[in-house]
Amino acid sequence: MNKFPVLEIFGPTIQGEGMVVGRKTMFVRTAGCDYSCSWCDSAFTWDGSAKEEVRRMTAEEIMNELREVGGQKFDHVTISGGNPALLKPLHELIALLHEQNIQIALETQGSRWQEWFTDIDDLTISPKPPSSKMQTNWKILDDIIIKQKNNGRLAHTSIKVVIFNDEDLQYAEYVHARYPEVPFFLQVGNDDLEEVEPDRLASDLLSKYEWLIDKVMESTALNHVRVLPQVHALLWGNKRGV
Ligand SMILES: C[S@@+](CC[C@H](N)C(=O)[O-])C[C@H]1O[C@@H](n2cnc3c(N)ncnc32)[C@H](O)[C@@H]1O
Ligand SMILES: Nc1nc2[nH]cc(C(=O)O)c2c(=O)[nH]1
Ligand code: SF4
Ligand SMILES: [Mg+2]
Repeated sequence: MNKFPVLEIFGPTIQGEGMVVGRKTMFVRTAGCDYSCSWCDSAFTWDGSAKEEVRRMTAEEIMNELREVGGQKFDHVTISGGNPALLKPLHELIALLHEQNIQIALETQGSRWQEWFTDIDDLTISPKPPSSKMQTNWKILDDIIIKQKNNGRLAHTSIKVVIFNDEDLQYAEYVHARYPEVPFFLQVGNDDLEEVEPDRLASDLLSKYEWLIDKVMESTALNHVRVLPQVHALLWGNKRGV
């Protein structure tokens, strides 16, 4: 059995972002990322600060812990990271979850393809805008979108771009124009990752949400889109495991 590097298993909670926002779900957060976004809100998955907490677990061990933590109070699991798309044998976990009639969401940045992408019920691809300081590999992203489309999976796929500034918005317009058939989400960027007071963060993030809404309403290139905050950040701030 393959082992996966796991940092967090928590829930049930609500999916705070994107295509299934509000959905009751458990979370499995894997360690390791091929990016290092300047504003990553989960940098502990790759910057070494939580390396003592990483556990190497088989799919069966992950499933058992999901049941220990969530009991029968869930039918949906979100796999995030880090970049879970680095894990080639993740189909083992996907198969176990589906056997138990559990739906699966997965969050990734679109830097790697895996065959098991077509088995994910809610696949969110989040290419990174200029403010992240990362470079998009368009060839790989094109390939992922084409494969999802050719396998009839576009209804199970979305693109979500996090926005911090006007340059990021231009990037989002470009991405949406390049993949017009893919459900498209714009998400408020949280640049206050040190704030420990949820109320202060919430008021700041709501101002940013209003700014983003105003910008998108003015854009002629962003019509068939959805604009969302990170609901979990509004409610619980920068806390881990929620
Ligand atoms: C931590 S990432 C893990 C999955 C994958 N590495 C990715 O980036 O898509 C989960 C989601 O959080 C978003 N995210 C990360 N840092 C953020 C921030 N400071 N503000 C808003 N969204 C953020 C990412 O864009 C991604 O959609
Ligand atoms: N509630 C909640 N919703 C989320 N949506 C995406 C998350 C992530 O970190 O990938 C996340 C998270 O960490 N918590
Ligand atoms: S790709 Fe995702 S996990 Fe990796 S650094 Fe960027 S936001 Fe963080
Ligand atoms: Mg998060």
